[in-house]
Amino acid sequence: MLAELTANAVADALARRESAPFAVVEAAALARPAALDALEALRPAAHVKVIAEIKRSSPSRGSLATISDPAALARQYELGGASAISVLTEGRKFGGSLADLETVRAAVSLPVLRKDFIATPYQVLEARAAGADLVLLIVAALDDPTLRELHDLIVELGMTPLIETHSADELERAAALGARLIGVNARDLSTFELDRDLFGRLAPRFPDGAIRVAESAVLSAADVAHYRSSGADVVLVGEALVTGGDPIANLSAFLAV
Ligand SMILES: O=P(O)(O)OC[C@@H](O)[C@@H](O)c1c[nH]c2ccccc12
Repeated sequence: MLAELTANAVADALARRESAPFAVVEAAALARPAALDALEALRPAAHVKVIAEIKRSSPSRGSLATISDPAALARQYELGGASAISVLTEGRKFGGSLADLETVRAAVSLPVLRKDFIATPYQVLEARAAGADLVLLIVAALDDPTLRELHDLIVELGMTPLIETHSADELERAAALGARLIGVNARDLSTFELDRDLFGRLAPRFPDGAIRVAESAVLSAADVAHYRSSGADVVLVGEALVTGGDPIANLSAFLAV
């Protein structure tokens, strides 16, 4: 499934390239004001930090929420105390778009993450052109030379890579990049199975100084507490915030952990 999601995302980017050629998107990327400092925003603190996600649907959970006004939701996340906002830009299975990212960028002053299946430099340029400050790279979807190339391009453009892992081996590959911001996704993107304890098992293996992000499967404040006590500096929350009623109240409960 991960290979298919990635192949589709690359095909969709190739189609966009017909009307927005590489050089045009590159120029737009370079014309953007400097990216926000996400490492500063997500720096480990006495309290857990939250990356709040704008997510309409997913292949594993189906349709979650309509979200007709992503800017309004992003503003609520900001008011509720999120430290960064993740915007799913994958269209086929997650119902997102680069337009969502651009809208959210204009609505808040928090760092914004492009959450997608990135496998080409063009997609990284698109992210910056739309105003992204962070870009997700999924280790399981990329070979080492591609991972290195995309990581370095993200850094060169002044953005922060969030390197997603799902095993000790992938964590080592992330460490070898010199990654400063590393996530562990509780969900296996090939089988969609959840392992809520994976983060806790991998946390001791993070490289020194890296910010530790626990991704997925936070449904309650108790789940946040579980990740926090296993060593998470940051939790990335989607479903619970888009389906759980008042996002501001939910965020406050998560941040009170
Ligand atoms: O909705 P959840 O279980 O809170 O998960 C959010 C986020 O971790 C999840 O959307 C995610 C993590 N890594 C990804 C990679 C691609 C797409 C989606 C994801």
